[in-house]
Amino acid sequence: MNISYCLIRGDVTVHNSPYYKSIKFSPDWKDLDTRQLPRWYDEAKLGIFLHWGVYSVPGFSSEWFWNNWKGGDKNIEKFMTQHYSPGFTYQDFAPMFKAEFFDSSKWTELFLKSGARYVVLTSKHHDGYTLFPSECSFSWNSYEVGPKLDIVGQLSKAVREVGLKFGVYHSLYEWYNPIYVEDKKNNFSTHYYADTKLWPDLKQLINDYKPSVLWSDGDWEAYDTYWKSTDFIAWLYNESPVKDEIVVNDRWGIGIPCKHGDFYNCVDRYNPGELQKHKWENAFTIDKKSWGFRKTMSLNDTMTTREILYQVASTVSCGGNVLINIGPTQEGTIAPIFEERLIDLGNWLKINGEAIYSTSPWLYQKDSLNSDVWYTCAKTPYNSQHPTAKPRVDDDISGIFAIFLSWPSSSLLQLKDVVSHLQTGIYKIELLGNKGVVNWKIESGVVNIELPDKAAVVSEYAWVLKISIN
Ligand SMILES: C[C@@H]1O[C@@H](Oc2ccc([N+](=O)[O-])cc2)[C@@H](O)[C@H](O)[C@@H]1O
Repeated sequence: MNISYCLIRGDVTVHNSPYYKSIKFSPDWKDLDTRQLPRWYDEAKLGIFLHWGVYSVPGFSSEWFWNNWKGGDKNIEKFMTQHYSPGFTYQDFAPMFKAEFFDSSKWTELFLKSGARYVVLTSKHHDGYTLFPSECSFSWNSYEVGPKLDIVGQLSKAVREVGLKFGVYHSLYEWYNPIYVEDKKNNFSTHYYADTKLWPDLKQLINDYKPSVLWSDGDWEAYDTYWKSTDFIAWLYNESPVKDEIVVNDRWGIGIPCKHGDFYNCVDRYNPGELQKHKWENAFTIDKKSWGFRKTMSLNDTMTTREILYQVASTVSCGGNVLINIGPTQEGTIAPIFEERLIDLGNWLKINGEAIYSTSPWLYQKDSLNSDVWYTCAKTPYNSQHPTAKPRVDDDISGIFAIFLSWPSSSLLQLKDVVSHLQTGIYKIELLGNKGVVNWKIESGVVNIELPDKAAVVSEYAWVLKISIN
């Protein structure tokens, strides 16, 4: 019997379809867009984003420190004249980036506790400094200057050892790379930088570290034709050692974001609040003012656990993944406030993860009566013989989840959108983490759900009702 509706969109299907093996993608968006999203990514739902590099040393302003400084930011100028000798350059911060307490297994222990399923590290930000021994970044990489470590190498290994997926952030442009600046001066009619720096770096990253995510950024000054994005992605999908596994985002040149890529980031903190046709990801940073570590960060600048859970619930409900950013310190430690937020999230997921991991958007996203309630549903087993392009709206599902972010007064929760899917005697409703079922009845088109006493409930910040067949 069809108990309800669970949307499974064509673009959120697995990769091992019988058609897949024979496909060679041609280097144009039309063809690249036909690729099916590797299943692991949709199922994972949550990732951790790490912004770490030379900018973590001043730990001031943001990861845009260098550019803001050169752009005449008065606060940075004052900071530099007060605390550093005249002539001190941004490059001079690099030897101070020692990462002396960096312990990849400590980090991965925390990532595991957070409940995230993938980790994305800045392999190179806009300053061009790489966290791996780039063959094209002489004396401007973490192996030669600063930590003297192949950080991408160490972290990728540690992350995989604990069973998580590893991905890299990579900035296409470099603010002050003379070869890039030259191409830019030529209105991008020359490709010196793209040919001699960008492509070799990207190939090295993919071949040596085999990342599962390539999170591209810094695309906005030039068209994809300058970056040769489609050639690169075709190589990734057709020939690279991660061709079945890799997912890429949408920052591949002017006009590309929100249009092409395995998943869309669109703008930072993108959270449209309604179901999207294409897989997307909501990337946000716990320190609301910076992606990189800021020494002046105060508690007020950080997202609360409840705010983070709001992002998780609303995003997953609308078909997105969540990528939560933290900036490690120059010493290689992770600030206890980030640690606490991530552990809170993980503890919440231990109880309520069933409503998040491997779920699908349901027929409704936000309840039309109670806007603090977001729905997800448990997926039907995926049929690899039938990768559908359109939503299937008649699948049997094993559960609908209603995630609510505020506890109702008098412990009576009212929902509207599940009414037509509930039949007395057939359905039960449980509050995840609490034994037994809760009582409910339908009155004038609304379900009234009697929650237990809040003091007796294990979860904090947000709660999940699971609706399933008795
Ligand atoms: C994750 C972030 O990505 C970029 O910032 C952006 C990029 C694109 C948009 N956008 O499209 O709105 C906004 C901020 C970077 O400049 C920033 O430092 C950080 O790494």
